[in-house]
Amino acid sequence: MLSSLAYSLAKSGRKVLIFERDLTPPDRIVGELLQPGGCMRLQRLGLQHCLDNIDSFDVQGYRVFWGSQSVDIPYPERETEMHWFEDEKRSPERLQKLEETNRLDKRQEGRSFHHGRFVDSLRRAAIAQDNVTMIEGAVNELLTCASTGRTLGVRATPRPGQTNAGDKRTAETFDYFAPLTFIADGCFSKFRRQLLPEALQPVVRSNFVGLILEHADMPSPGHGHVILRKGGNLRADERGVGPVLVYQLSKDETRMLVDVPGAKPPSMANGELKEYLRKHVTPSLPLQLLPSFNAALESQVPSHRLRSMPCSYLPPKSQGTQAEGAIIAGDAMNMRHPLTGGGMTVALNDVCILTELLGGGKRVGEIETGIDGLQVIDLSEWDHIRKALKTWHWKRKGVASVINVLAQALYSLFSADDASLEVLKTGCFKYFELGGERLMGPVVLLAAIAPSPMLLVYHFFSVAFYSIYVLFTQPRSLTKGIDNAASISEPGLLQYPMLAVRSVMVFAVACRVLLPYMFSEAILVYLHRKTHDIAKYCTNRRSLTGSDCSYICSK
Ligand SMILES: Cc1cc2nc3c(=O)[nH]c(=O)nc-3n(C[C@H](O)[C@H](O)[C@H](O)COP(=O)(O)OP(=O)(O)OC[C@H]3O[C@@H](n4cnc5c(N)ncnc54)[C@H](O)[C@@H]3O)c2cc1C
Repeated sequence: MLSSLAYSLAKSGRKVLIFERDLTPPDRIVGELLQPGGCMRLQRLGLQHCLDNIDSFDVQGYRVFWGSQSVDIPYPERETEMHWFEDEKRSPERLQKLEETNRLDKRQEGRSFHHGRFVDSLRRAAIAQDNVTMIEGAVNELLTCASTGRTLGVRATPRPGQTNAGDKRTAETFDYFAPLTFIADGCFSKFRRQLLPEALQPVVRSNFVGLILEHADMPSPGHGHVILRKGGNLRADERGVGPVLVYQLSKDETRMLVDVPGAKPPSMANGELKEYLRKHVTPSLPLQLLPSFNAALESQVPSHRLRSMPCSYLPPKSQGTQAEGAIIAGDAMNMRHPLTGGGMTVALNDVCILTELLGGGKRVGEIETGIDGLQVIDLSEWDHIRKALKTWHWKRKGVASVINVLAQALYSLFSADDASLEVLKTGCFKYFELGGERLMGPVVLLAAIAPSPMLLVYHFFSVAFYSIYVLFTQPRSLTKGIDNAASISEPGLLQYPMLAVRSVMVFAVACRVLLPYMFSEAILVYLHRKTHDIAKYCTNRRSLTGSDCSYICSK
């Protein structure tokens, strides 16, 4: 996130100093698939060239596998983007450009790549700006004013030979001062507690274990594969695996991420993890993937070793009142389950909004910066920043909260560990099978093409009701998983009261899955505010033009 923010702030006229602990391209199992909504954000920032020459791979959608069945979920046509920029100024040039792109290429695309190559490309774009200085070194602490508590800058240890500027405190440590400090130090943030003392701790529900498959025979090339566990409930002593993601990183290499429920995965050192994967992943995998999966488990290539990362949820927190002089962003401030690959899209969306609100007045890509168009914000005036932060907090929700809630709710369904969730998982799969709007609605949310909290709520509860319908009409497919359905008889009349009780439980579980996240993301407050804003906008617009504004009202 930091490089894209440094780039856009610099383009808008700010002078930026950026610290990065290690400037070698990171070798991690995170951030390898950028949703179409993220690609659009990159384009808005003028950074789309960072996806070129990194051996990235076009992603045209998903295929969800469940037992012997699968359903394709293609990304929608490009026109959908027209309705996307809900909160933003839609300039005639942008609409014209979109129309031109539509004529050339009809379908939205995401991109997958080696995370390190993409990050390196973003860093190079940032460093190429005259007013960006990038220093390789670790930030050790924040410098604060003793009387006001305001953050004044950072104390950092540059790698030897990096700089000879600054106040020398010890042999290698320097103090750096700035009117405004951004902290985006990732999921294991060291400064989160200090800047957001009231924020909740991240909750880890599972870990993703990453493998690299070489020359994998992909069942649906150009698509992300989501593989759901076969069968119904597990025994209490059986841990099982959650969903498995598979997507190509380049022509030869394919990433597999296996979700292992629980706060800690089995030990890698004593070989438990390998055995665990062999036992639990093999039965769910499409046969085509088995040879490359087995080879990956035995791979001796150091960069292909098994690795794991926690999948955390951290709701966002409004800023501006607690700590002055600093802004915390990226995973350090807000995280969601990586199942839907939405983290970088949220980060890029944040960069767009922050650039617009805090920018130095020059246009960046397609973004006009400064609160009122080209008005420059004085970064040393905290009152201005506080207002901008409040706006950011609410404005980002349209995208961030939808992605966050969707990721958490889908994860609950796809990792179903009780009978009611299993019913919802089946219902969800069958809902996708219906196609049309039932497929396009969820995918525009997932791809962050048309994120809308109302659309999310609508499709989530549609899935819940459809699951109940399936429970009554096709109970075979729900009792023991789709592949064992034939062995179960249809319910007799006497079983209907039982099904009615189960359907109430299913609905209650659906509410339990969605509502806590809706509350922690304050989506209802957001919707209330938005309705208020739209009503105000409509009234103003009517009085100005006398025309109807059905497009905006219909949002
Ligand atoms: C398993 C997994 C898979 C994921 N897959 C996807 C995906 O496919 N698509 C997607 O969009 N998102 C994905 N995400 C989420 C995505 O990786 C994050 O949302 C994104 O990387 C957040 O960016 P960030 O800049 O906040 O943090 P990071 O990318 O973690 O960057 C933080 C940077 O800060 C530096 N740093 C930390 N501390 C210091 C310090 N003290 N001094 C100097 N530098 C420091 C680090 O070196 C690092 O470079 C995934 C997450 C996980 C856990």
